[in-house]
Amino acid sequence: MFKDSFKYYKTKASVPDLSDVIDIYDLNKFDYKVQLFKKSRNIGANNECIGLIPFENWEIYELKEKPDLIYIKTPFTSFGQRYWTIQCLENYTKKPNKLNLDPFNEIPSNESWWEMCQKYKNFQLLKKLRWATLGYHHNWDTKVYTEDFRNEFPSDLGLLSKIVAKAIGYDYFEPQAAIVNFYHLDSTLSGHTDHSEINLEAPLISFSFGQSAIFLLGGKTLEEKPTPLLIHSGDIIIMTKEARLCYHGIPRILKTDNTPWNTNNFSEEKLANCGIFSDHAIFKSQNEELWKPFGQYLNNSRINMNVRQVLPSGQSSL
Ligand SMILES: O=C(O)CCC(=O)C(=O)O
Ligand SMILES: [Fe+2]
Repeated sequence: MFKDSFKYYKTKASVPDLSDVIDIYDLNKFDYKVQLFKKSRNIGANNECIGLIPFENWEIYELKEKPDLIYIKTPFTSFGQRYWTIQCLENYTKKPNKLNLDPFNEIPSNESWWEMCQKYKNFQLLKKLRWATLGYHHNWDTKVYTEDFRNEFPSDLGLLSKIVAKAIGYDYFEPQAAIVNFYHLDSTLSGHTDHSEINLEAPLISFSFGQSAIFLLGGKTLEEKPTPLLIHSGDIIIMTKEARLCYHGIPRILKTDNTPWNTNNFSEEKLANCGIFSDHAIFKSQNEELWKPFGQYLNNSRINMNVRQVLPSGQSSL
């Protein structure tokens, strides 16, 4: 059943009917499937300085059929969307983080992927990047985390993830591994479960920027028919409890006219001196030209960061 749905949305031969795809921006139509998540808590953090709107304005939902899937409707400011996009493209792709490109040896040790793409206008290399791993590296072949491949987890993404976890009741979430996925308009991610983490009670928090995607959430086996959801730029999906071990995948990226990363441009000026923005040249100088290559990337791509706790609470290594 999962594979049939996946194929249906993936096919380019015909335009799939999207009327069953739950769109959180069209709640009137989907209120029979989605309800407010009532257990959220204001944790009183200075959200703006980490790229989030004030907590009072967050809209947090759960699926009626699968209440362990939590959906936060775009809590990011446009500045925030820009910041996390820049981090994913320019910083998280630097060494020592691992990239799918590593075995090709195309990036000299004194350069980074983003620099190479920009300096030499290397669009082939730009399209070739599919993932980067942060913190504990997830070995895709063996599906195990090992202490040998562990980098420091980025402190900004750690803070963001803890704020989100706390807001839905997970006070002790420890971000220890993340996968940053880079999708183009023809990319897909097949159905899978994320079960390599020792700690499967901790939530898996997933942030998306850029083009939209159809996300399929299935059951614990591939026999169950999945629920399709539309994910927009800035949305957060959190897989908790039962949903944490369910099959999911991305059969299709959808081009969108909704570009929230452009809404205010650099009008959120007062933020340029606070928190994560304060020592970032792009925000300091408020130079639209510097943002341009990142915006161009987002126009045809989707970036997804998904953050996991690997270890049992209180344990510091494998
Ligand atoms: O891109 C997404 O939204 C999902 C990514 C995912 O499931 C994964 O990396 O395990
Ligand atoms: Fe996944």
